[in-house]
Formats: sequence, structure tokens, C-alpha cells
Amino acid sequence: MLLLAAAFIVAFVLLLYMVSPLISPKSLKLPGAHVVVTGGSSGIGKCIAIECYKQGAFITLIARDENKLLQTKKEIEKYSVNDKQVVLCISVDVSKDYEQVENVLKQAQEKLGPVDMLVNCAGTSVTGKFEDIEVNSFERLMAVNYLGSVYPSRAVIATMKERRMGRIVFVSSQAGQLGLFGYTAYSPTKFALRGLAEALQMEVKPYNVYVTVAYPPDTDTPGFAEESKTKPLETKLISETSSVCQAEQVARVIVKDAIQGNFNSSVGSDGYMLSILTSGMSPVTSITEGLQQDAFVELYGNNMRPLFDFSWISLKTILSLVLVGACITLGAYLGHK
Ligand SMILES: NC(=O)C1=CN([C@@H]2O[C@H](COP(=O)(O)OP(=O)(O)OC[C@H]3O[C@@H](n4cnc5c(N)ncnc54)[C@H](OP(=O)(O)O)[C@@H]3O)[C@@H](O)[C@H]2O)C=CC1
Ligand SMILES: CCCCCCCCCCCCCCCC(=O)[C@@H](N)CO
Repeated sequence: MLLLAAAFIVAFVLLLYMVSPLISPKSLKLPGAHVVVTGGSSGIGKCIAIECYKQGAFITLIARDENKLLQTKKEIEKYSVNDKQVVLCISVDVSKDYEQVENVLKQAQEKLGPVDMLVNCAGTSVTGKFEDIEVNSFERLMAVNYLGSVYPSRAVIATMKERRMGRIVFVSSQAGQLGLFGYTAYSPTKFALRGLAEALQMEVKPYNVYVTVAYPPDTDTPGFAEESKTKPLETKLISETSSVCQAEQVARVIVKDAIQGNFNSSVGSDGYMLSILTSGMSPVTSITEGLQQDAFVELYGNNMRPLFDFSWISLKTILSLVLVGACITLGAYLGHK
């Protein structure tokens, strides 16, 4: 009887792994593909551009500062894998004027062909206590981080749907998964990206277009260095519970997940836990991902949340601790007998 049950479980798991590729999207091929990276002249965006270039893609970098763009172009070109590869630079503010963004993307597509993958990485942050942050910072962050991702995506989506292929990446943040002290202006802009991504993914999935939301932890970049100068002590202390990552590593993970068409992209073990905890009703791109969420949501949720919200311990935590205690006691008792 036990053997039969075990055999059944093994067969079931094997079956899940076999059908898994049927519901997962086909991987995007980067060699020869046209990848557009906003915020591609610095930090995570630059590393994403390098990672794609190394894999044979043609790159369009979008940012405001022309000198930084040209410098980055030179840096990226060192990694070429064939002599046809091109790095195109476009100087534009992604948050100001939709028509301008649409125009420059049209130009880029005339030169390098339709966009296969758009990475919305241009973004910035301001930290401080709610009452200390200038009101116009709330507006500026929403414009750059949110609208600055809407505009380029809106400009390429029609062609992607027509071609029945494409990838759109939104670079959110761990601070887009949970609100933290000091991030009242920044977190909401990163939460907003997830709402956009979920709604958009539902619209474009029938057209074989896949959306990825990346939730990086603190990452060693020029933007992070700038942010750290004025970060409140509380924010620093809380953030230190999660380690600072290298931009290269974050970029590798994002590119891999985008190619595979995974909806969620997280880095590291606490990134993984946070993504499971906050998965909610977001799209599930593989059966194994769904199973992991089912298995771990309660476990992490009951035991991690109170550690995070320092002021209270939930009834659920007490219950689950009592349960764990009861199991151990029972186990010891049975073992003893
Ligand atoms: N570093 C970190 O700890 C984390 C960062 N993130 C997110 O990742 C993204 C990249 O961060 P990071 O690499 O640190 O940032 P950086 O500040 O190092 O780089 C930001 C890039 O975005 C460009 N940019 C900024 N504003 C605009 C704009 N209005 N229009 C066009 N381009 C713009 C910048 O170029 P220019 O100024 O010339 O326009 C630059 O290329 C951001 O969205 C950030 O919120 C998420 C989690 C952690
Ligand atoms: C239950 C599992 C526990 C996991 C612990 C999670 C700890 C959260 C720390 C969050 C750090 C904030 C990242 C913001 C990065 C960012 O976007 C800015 N640096 C941008 O410049």
C-alpha cells in the first residue's frame, strides 16, 4: 500500500515535469535580436546591455546624458561576438513626452529592426521620512519610474503583438514587494510597475509576448551610491538584512528570466522568499513555480512576517509555533516508546 502511494507520487511529479514545458513559453533567441535598454548607460541597465551583447544581440541604449551613453557604448563594444553587432545610443528623457519616446523608438527600429526585447530600467530613487520628502519628488519619481516604463512599452507593444513575439521587462525592486521605512516616494512607483505588468501580461499572452518583473535587492551601482548619501539610518539598518549584490549578477538573472519568459525575477535566497511571499495572484509561468508557492507561502508568511513587522507577533505565528512544538513533542514521545 505504502509502495503504491510512493509510486503514485513519483509518477505524478514526473508527469508535472513532463507537461511543464508545454505551458512554459519558448525561449527567446538573443543572437541577432534587437534589445532596447532604457537606463542602459549606468548600473544594472548597463550590465543588462552587456549581458545581451555578449549573447549576440544588437543593442539600443536609452538615457539622457549623451557623454555617459557614448562612454558606455565603447565599453560594451569590447564584448562583441561578431563584426555585425551594433550598439545604438539615443538621448531622450523617457518620462517627459510620449510622442518623443515613440519617435526615437521608431528611429531605432528603422536602423536595427523591430524590438525583440525592451528592458525598462531607467529609474531613480529618493529616500527620507514622508514629511521630509519634497512634494515634487513624489511626482518626479512616479514620472520617471512608472510613466518612464509605460511610454517605451506602449510604443513597442503593437509591433510585438503583430509579430507574435517579444519580451518586456520592468525593473521594479524589493522595495516594490514590500513598503519600507524611508521609501514612501519610491516604493509606490515600483508597486505600480507590478500592477501594469500583471494587467499587460494578461492582454499579450495570446500573442506570445511575455512580461517579466524584476525585483532586485540593493545593488552596487552609481544610483545606489547616490541614494546612500541621504538614506535615513532606519532605512540603512533594515536594508542591511538583505545583502548588496553586484550589478553583473543581477543583470544575468534578469536576462535569463526574460529570455525564458518568467513573470517573476528575483535574486538570492531572500529575494526568492520575498517573491514567494508576495506572489499573490501574479501569473505563474511554470508548474514548479506554482507548486513552490503553494508549499512555501504559509510557511514563510507565518514565520517571517512578524520578524519584519517589529511591533507584533501574529496569532498565526503562535499557532504554527505551537503546532511545530506539538509535532516535536509527539515525535520524541513516539520515538521514546
Ligand atoms: N541599485 C539598486 O540598489 C537597485 C536599483 N533598482 C532599480 O534598477 C534601475 C537601475 O538602477 P541603478 O542601476 O542603480 O541606476 P543608476 O542611477 O546607476 O542608472 C540609472 C540609469 O537610468 C537613466 N535615467 C534616469 N532617469 C532617466 C530618464 N528620465 N530618462 C531616461 N533615462 C534615465 C540614467 O541615465 P541618465 O541620468 O543619463 O538619464 C542611467 O542610465 C532603477 O529603476 C532602480 O530603481 C532596483 C532595485 C535595487
Ligand atoms: C521574508 C524574507 C525576508 C527577506 C528580507 C528582505 C529585506 C528587504 C530589504 C529591502 C531592501 C530594499 C531594496 C531596495 C533597493 C532599491 O530599490 C534601491 N536601492 C534603489 O536605489
